[in-house]
Amino acid sequence: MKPNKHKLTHSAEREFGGALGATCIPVFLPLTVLYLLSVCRSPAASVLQWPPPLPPTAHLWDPLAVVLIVGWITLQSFLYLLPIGKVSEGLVLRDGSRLKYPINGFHALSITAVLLIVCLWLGMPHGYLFELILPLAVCAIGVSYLLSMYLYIRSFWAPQHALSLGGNTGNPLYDFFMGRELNPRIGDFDLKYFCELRPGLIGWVVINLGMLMKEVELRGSPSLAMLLVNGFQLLYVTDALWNEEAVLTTMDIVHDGFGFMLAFGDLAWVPFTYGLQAMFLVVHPQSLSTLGAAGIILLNDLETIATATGKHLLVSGWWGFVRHPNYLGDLLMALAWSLPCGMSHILPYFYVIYFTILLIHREARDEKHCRAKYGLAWDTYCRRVPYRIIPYIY
Ligand SMILES: NC(=O)C1=CN([C@@H]2O[C@H](COP(=O)(O)OP(=O)(O)OC[C@H]3O[C@@H](n4cnc5c(N)ncnc54)[C@H](OP(=O)(O)O)[C@@H]3O)[C@@H](O)[C@H]2O)C=CC1
Ligand SMILES: CC(C)=CCC[C@@H](C)[C@H]1CC=C2C3=C(CC[C@@]21C)[C@@]1(C)CC[C@H](O)C(C)(C)[C@@H]1CC3
Repeated sequence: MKPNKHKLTHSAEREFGGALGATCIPVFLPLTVLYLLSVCRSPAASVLQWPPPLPPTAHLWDPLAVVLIVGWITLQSFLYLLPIGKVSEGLVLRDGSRLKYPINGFHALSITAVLLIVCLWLGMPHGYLFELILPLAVCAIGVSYLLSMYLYIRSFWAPQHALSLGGNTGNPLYDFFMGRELNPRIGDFDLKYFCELRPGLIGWVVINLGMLMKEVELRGSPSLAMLLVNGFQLLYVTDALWNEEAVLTTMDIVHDGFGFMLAFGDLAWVPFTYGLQAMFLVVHPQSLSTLGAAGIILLNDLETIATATGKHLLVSGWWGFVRHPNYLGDLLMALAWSLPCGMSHILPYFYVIYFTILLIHREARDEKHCRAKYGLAWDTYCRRVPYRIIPYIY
């Protein structure tokens, strides 16, 4: 078959700062992950300290990390392929077909939990993940680079209707970053769907548990703050996997190609930055009053809303309040995950700050899609519901 060279994206439609952004982000973000992990483990834990607490290169590499990362992805791939759970269809594609997806992420999480309990019972030193965190992150970053290169190369043999509309400009760096192919598959194995919810998201809570075990090693029992952070984030991941089908309608699956942005985001960014709070607590224990804990639990328990995918725009209820009430709920939860770490450092608030930026940017991208899709109806909706995420503010 002849390799495709289609350009489907107009240069004016480039996102993430265009070619310059797509060149800088793959260098800058992996370094940010390593920097944040190093700062988090340093006694001062200050993002502004100078000189920054950079680890010696010997601390960045450990062959055990390679074994663990490869073993982890292999285990999750095997669980993905298990013929359990239902099979659902995605949205209709440009060629009129619909892909089938296994809905067994919650099973994968449950089986992983059982395996972990058995390993802990056999005496596995799970707290060692704390020592191994930098080599693990380096290895995950390496895997995301290799995967993105494979995805970019193989996309040239994909039929035109299988290419994403946003990642085909003809500029190799931009297309590598955004992803050329929409739903790359090896047989029935959907690489993007697998990466979106399995190795990174489940990996995140397994790392969190490692931090809890490290705290037990150091102080004899887990602190209330550590239990809250672990509990909240486990709840979030469990909810994502329980409602796995909902991911089939998100812009990541429907619009975005599979390139460096999602491969790195899923495999390295999520597991190694979303759980910074637990890592912070290992080195910087916080005492939390029962009253404080109760307040934080209330904040985390605010009702959240499932994805809206109806053909009619909702103008009442939560969607009549602001245009993205689910973003607002997610942001309030993110705040609740950081509050157990106290107010003395900004680092545990990294996730809330990053997530606010991500959601403001995501809202703008979604707005563009909706305006193009719904036209005048969308303008009417925007007039009826003027605030995007935070009532009376934004
Ligand atoms: N933790 C993390 O890192 C991340 C978490 N998230 C979370 O994922 C969740 C899903 O996010 P996302 O996919 O961006 O957004 P939504 O689930 O809100 O989906 C947006 C889509 O909903 C539809 N829609 C929008 N407004 C209306 C309306 N008034 N009535 C009916 N349908 C409407 C449109 O789809 P259509 O064209 O089908 O009508 C729109 O494209 C959110 O809770 C978000 O916070 C997201 C990114 C990262
Ligand atoms: C910094 C960088 C390169 C960003 C890439 C962004 C990704 C980290 C995020 C894009 C969309 C995501 C979603 C989730 C995790 C983060 C990424 C991959 C998500 C799986 C989290 C759990 C939610 O319940 C969700 C399933 C709705 C969500 C989907 C989008």
